[in-house]
Amino acid sequence: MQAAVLTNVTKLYGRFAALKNLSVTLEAGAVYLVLGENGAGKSTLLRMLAGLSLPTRGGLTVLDGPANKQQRRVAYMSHATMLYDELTAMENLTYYSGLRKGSGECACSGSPEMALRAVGLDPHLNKPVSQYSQGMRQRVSLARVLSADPEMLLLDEPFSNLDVHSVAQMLDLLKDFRTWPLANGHARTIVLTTHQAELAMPLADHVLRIQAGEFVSMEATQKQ
Ligand SMILES: Nc1ncnc2c1ncn2[C@@H]1O[C@H](COP(=O)(O)OP(=O)(O)OP(=O)(O)O)[C@@H](O)[C@H]1O
Repeated sequence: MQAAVLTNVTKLYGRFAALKNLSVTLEAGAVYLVLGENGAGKSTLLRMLAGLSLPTRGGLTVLDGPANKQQRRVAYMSHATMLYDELTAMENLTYYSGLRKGSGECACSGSPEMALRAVGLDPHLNKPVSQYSQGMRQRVSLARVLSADPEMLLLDEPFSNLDVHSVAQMLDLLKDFRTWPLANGHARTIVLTTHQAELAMPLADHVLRIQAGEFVSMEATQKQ
């Protein structure tokens, strides 16, 4: 099964092409590291896979369907942590999990409490996230996407603001995440971007390089 298929995808912002005729296939169950310089189009690609932005031209399927219809199977962690400052970590996660349940489409096996413990945070910490350090907010944000129990996890710069020890913990957690069984029996896919490629390399199965919106290469990492 394919996690995503892009066929000649172009994304225009006005007359500016953030992605140009990009054709790539992402296999289900693999970890893809997307590399490219600032402005290469990495976030644009992730936002499309998340169904938050549509291609201007070209074909895109995610988990064998239209990207904007797969949002309950896909979780996206952007640069911005997307947390409500005045709520605690647990309240934030409970709120988001309520939104998913409200849609009647929740397939989550992870609870907010389990997700917070998994990222090394105390679910009972009675402090609004505005008082958390940037690194802690990043963990809450990761817990938020993990508790959605996604088949495809999209992480945009997940290591920014984390110290080396926290990065190692996050990598271990993502390695575990790959093995968590899904109710539909499918394998989980991770797509992540980072400017710290050396940190993510041990987790990655494939490296996709893009430059100025164009495909450069797709290579399997050494461990394959
Ligand atoms: N909403 C938008 N409107 C106009 N231009 C945009 C918009 N979003 C992105 N761009 C432009 O598209 C290009 C690709 O942006 P994108 O954020 O995808 O790059 P990136 O590879 O993620 O960069 P970075 O590593 O700096 O985050 C950039 O030149 C950016 O300025």
